[in-house]
Amino acid sequence: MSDMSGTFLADAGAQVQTILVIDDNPVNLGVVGEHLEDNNYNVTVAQDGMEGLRRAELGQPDLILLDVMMPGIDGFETCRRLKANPLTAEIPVIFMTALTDVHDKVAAFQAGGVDYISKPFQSEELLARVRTHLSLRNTQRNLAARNARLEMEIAARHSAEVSLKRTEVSYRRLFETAPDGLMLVDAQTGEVFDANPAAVSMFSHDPADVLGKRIWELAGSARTTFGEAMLQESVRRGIVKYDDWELIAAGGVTTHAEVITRTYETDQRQVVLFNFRNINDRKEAEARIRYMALHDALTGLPNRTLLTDRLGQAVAQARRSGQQVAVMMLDLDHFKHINDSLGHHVGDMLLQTVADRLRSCLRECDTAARLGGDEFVILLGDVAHAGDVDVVAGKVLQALKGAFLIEQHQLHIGGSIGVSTFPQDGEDPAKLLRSADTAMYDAKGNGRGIHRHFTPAMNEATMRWQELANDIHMACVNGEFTLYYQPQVALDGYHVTGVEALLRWNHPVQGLVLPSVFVPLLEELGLIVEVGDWVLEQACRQNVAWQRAGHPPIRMAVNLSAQQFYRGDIVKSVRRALAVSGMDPQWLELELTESLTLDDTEVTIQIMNDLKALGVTLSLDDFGTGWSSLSYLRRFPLDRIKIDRTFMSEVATEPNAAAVVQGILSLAQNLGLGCVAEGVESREQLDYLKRQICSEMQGFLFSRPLAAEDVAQVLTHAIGPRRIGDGRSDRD
Ligand SMILES: Nc1nc2c(ncn2[C@@H]2O[C@H](COP(=O)(O)O[C@H]3[C@@H](O)[C@H](n4cnc5c(=O)[nH]c(N)nc54)O[C@@H]3COP(=O)(O)O)[C@@H](O)[C@H]2O)c(=O)[nH]1
Repeated sequence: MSDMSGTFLADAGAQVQTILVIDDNPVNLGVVGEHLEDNNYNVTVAQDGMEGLRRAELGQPDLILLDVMMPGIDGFETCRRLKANPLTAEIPVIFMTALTDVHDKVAAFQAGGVDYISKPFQSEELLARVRTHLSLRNTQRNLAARNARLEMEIAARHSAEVSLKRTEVSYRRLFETAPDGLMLVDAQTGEVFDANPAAVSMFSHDPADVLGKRIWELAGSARTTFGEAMLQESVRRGIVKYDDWELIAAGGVTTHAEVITRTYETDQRQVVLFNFRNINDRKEAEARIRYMALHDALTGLPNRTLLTDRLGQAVAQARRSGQQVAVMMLDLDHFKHINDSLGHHVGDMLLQTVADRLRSCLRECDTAARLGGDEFVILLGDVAHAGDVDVVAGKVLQALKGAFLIEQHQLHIGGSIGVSTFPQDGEDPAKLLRSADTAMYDAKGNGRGIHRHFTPAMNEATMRWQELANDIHMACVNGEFTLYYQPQVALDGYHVTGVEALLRWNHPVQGLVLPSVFVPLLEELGLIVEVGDWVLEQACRQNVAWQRAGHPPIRMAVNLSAQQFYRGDIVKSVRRALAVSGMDPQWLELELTESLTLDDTEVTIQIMNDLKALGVTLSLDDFGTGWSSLSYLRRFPLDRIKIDRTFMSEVATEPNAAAVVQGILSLAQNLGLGCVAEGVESREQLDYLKRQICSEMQGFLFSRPLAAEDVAQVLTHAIGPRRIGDGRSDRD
């Protein structure tokens, strides 16, 4: 014992219990404390009630031995206060009393004591009572702890049940509202015993049509059949995925579904969960992508890929049936002009309308495809007679002849068609397309607006064309171009009023090549603007040279191609040619072909006005061959028209041609336009013209196109019909 108010340090074993002894008598404290410590109890002491209360609250002893008679608050009051304090209420209190009055003992119990020991102590009695109450206290504690545990367990179980119920509700809600169709099927019987609304809607409006049915009975309304064997397969493999089931609900609504089946065990049975995922959007996107991959976006026609595929199939079929397949390659004439002058928007609309017209010419089994630009292909699958192809080609060309009305523009195009036939012109799609392409170029080179069947000889022409294409690049570099000049003569007196500059190519091997061969090539290769600028400059320089040599000034007519007009900056080119040559603009005449001016637009008129503002004159070439000549004459700021030589060739023999020429001449006169008759070759034609009101003519009767140095001779003297072939002409 360290001091009277301290702690008796007893055996510090793990199970040692603590007893608080409250007594004002130090002797009692010492005796009781020593006795208890000897019996392995921890002992704390307090010498009055108040101190005892503090120690009890702080130390939480297992038992309190409390003297009754103490100064300050007595034992009864101390006990009452201990019981009133929740922190100390459960600590058993044994009174130590010398009192023998039974009332005091009753008072002790009433105050909350559990027992009493009479003084003087019998040590065995003290220990027996202490042990008994400690054991009771332990039992009480254990019971309390067990009760608390039980209560906690009950509470935990209750909350688990609640949360299980909540989870079930949540799962049900998830099941009901899942966007995927979910269906529970008995693995043994195939019976559908549960299905969410999404699953039901894939088969029917009414759940009764689904629940209780066998899964394969439902599958009867799906295009994909699901049988008993498949159910067993799903059970055997656990998880099975089906990529695309086509389900048809009542009312015919089709759902494409990706289906996953999962098999699992429940308490009562083996269940197959069917998960139907609606993949309609994905299927639509796939279909759209497939369509886009196989069709031309602008016209909706099959593209090259689809055409090649269909052509391959048609060839395979024809090989079996012994029939023919025809491929028509169609290229639009003048499309580039329209695209350049009116813009891509109008060009696109024109191509769409062409596609519509092609569709209207063909049977269901035929294919019209667009390869790109203005290139179309028509595939005739089963051709019984060779003549059928000509009929279709004629129909297509006829359909393209009618005017196209696109955004207030009346447009005229035509087409050139090349035809190849399986098996004679090619055994496979690639060869057939190549042959048709070759034939199409032949059609273009032979006047356009026609169709040509492929012949092996065309390959040679194509090869020549290829060679020329290679050579013409060198021609630009090596300066192999030259100009010839064909005089234009006044009918009155036969003096030369002007010359038309005509381009020639001095090919190093082939000699002089005519423009009808290479100008389309220059246009095709995009070189015409560059070469045209050279022609303009050269023609102007030559005109100035003749004048400087003392010849009277004459008109210099220069041909312009559509590409020069629309793609290049023709106004700038003309201004430059005039500037570098020093030529007076009044002597320069620009010849526009009627096909060039078919784009009757503000753009065309503006360019013409800008050219006129430079001081040059404008003439309309090949007049009478176009589509709307009269409207051109009214709207365009022209100075002259040139009557196409096709009319002149027939004027002496064909009354109709003579009437047309007469009409054109009086029209020109009424509009105040000059007139040149082209292609005058015979005296009959000349005599006819003399009877008309035509002022000038041009043709082989007077002169072929001449080299520049030979023109000088005819400039000083009037030339007449007798001079045919005089001088060094382009045909020499
Ligand atoms: N863009 C450019 N085009 C040009 C240029 N140079 C010529 N051309 C065009 O090429 C086409 C063919 O021209 P060409 O072979 O020179 O033929 C011209 C004459 O030789 C021919 N002609 C003249 N008189 C007669 C005749 O009595 N009979 C007959 N059969 N042919 C004759 O006509 C051509 C001139 O015609 P045109 O131009 O319509 O006045 C031709 O379309 C040229 O335009 C060039 O530099 N740029």
